Amino acid sequence: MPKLHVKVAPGVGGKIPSSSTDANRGNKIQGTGRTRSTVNRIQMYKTKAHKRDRKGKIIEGAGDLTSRTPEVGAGRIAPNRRWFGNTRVVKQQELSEFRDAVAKVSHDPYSVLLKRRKLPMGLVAETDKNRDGARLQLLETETFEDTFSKKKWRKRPKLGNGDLGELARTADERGQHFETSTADTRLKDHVERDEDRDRCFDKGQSRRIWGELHKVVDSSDVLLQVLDARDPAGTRCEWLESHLKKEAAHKHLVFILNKCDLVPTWVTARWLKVLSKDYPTVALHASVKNSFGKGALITLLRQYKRLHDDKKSISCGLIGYPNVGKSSVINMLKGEKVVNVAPVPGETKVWQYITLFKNVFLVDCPGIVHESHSNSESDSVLKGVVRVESLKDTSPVFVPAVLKRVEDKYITATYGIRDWSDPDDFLTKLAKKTGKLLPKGEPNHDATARKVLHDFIRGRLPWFVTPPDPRETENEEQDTVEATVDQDLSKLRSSKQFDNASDPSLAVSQVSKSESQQTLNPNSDAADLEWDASDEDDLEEIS
Ligand SMILES: Nc1nc2c(ncn2[C@@H]2O[C@H](COP(=O)(O)OP(=O)(O)OP(=O)(O)O)[C@@H](O)[C@H]2O)c(=O)[nH]1
Repeated sequence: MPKLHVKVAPGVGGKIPSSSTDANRGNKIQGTGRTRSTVNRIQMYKTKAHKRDRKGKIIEGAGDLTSRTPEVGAGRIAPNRRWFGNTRVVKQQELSEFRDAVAKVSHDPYSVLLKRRKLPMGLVAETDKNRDGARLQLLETETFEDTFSKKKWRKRPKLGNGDLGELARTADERGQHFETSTADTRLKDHVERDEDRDRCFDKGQSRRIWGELHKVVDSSDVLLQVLDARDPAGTRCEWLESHLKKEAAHKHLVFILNKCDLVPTWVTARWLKVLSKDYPTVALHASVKNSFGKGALITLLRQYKRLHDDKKSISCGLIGYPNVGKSSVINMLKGEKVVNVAPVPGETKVWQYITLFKNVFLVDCPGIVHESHSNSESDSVLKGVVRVESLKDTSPVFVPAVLKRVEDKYITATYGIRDWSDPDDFLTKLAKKTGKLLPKGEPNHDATARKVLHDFIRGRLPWFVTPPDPRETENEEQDTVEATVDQDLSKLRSSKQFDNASDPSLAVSQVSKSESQQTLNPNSDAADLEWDASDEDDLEEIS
């Protein structure tokens, strides 16, 4: 039988000590993993702060409590992370995996992060702060060893400023930068910059309107940004989107592509594809009697309510450019006229609350235009931001812009005139045809131009901004919907055809479900099933 050689650690009497807290066990014996210094430290913590005799009387230590007893040695208490509340130690790798996972989810418009308060979101947000330069990016510029280990070489923290004078200068510069970037001063600069510009072109930019917008944003859980299907990119407020991402990431943003009855099917379908990459998008024709997309929108709102089950009710704010149809969307959802609608911008003056269901409220907002949009005068008029009646002069720029956007064949189809040489000739011919004449039979160019502008804004003259081709950016398969490129625009105004105008399924994409995530799907049947029984009336109304 082979002899067993046992290597004995230097212990008392040459034996292997049995206790793992015996300092004589030597370094890292037989898988215990405790070094001599660790064992010594643990035993140090065992030293009690004070000793008591059999009767419980303190006889050693705690000199402050019993001044008559001698102070012998100081007791130590082992540190415990439970002192700091509900904490957990995570490794660097775990943290970066968590950051990546949460960043991925929070950038996906179809995933909703629930129970944010239970997740250490600060750890994710920290990276963004770093990016802004608000914090020093220590670990991005130096290695962990150089920064924190025992071998760290840097003795003083990097303050970014050498002396007090430099600090004061930096603070001054930052203060000036802040002032110039606030909305009020931007508006002031804007007016000062362009004093000749008529004030009517600054509609939707006043402090009062922006105050109303912030009230709506603050009080809403879901924000419905209404876009005009004829020019979605031109009526989109990107500033507000980035503001929401930064300041209120927990609020949900949804695009509503309204007035899709005024554009061909393929245009709606393409815009849906383009916009739904950024946010859930629903195509809509906001009309009380003859609507399109109402069911999809209501289902989506229900899903948001389900996500916020902890709340009694949710509020959905309607925001967007003036005259895009925010109030019309509310009337459509309610199925009756509850708020004023007008074919002129600025009809909604203040925010207003409307009850959609007992636990879903709608908030109407006046139309807003962000100063960064830098609309030219003709842009403002053609987007319907400015009331045509308030224009001092109509013909010089606006009518040529209309003639540029609308194809000749549609102008001929609408007005029955053809072969005009220039905008003036066009106005003369139209004035004669419609009987808009001044004394002595002179054609009234001003009145005719106003009529053309009204027709353009209200959708009588068909036009749209061509959407970007999704195939240009990503090699997508041939889309069958696009075979209808040459569809006759005039036919599309009949609502029957527009029942197929857009495929609401384009407005969603599937994502995997997990504990803290849920999928949004406007067409989800499950959402209907889980809806309150008390809402059955609404269901009937939708069907
Ligand atoms: N063809 C068509 N017209 C629409 C649609 N939705 C709204 N409109 C018209 O657009 C005009 C403006 O609608 P409003 O609902 O008052 O627009 P708003 O965004 O509330 O306007 P502000 O009060 O300026 O903010 C009205 O004449 C509506 O009839 C739509 O889906 N199709």
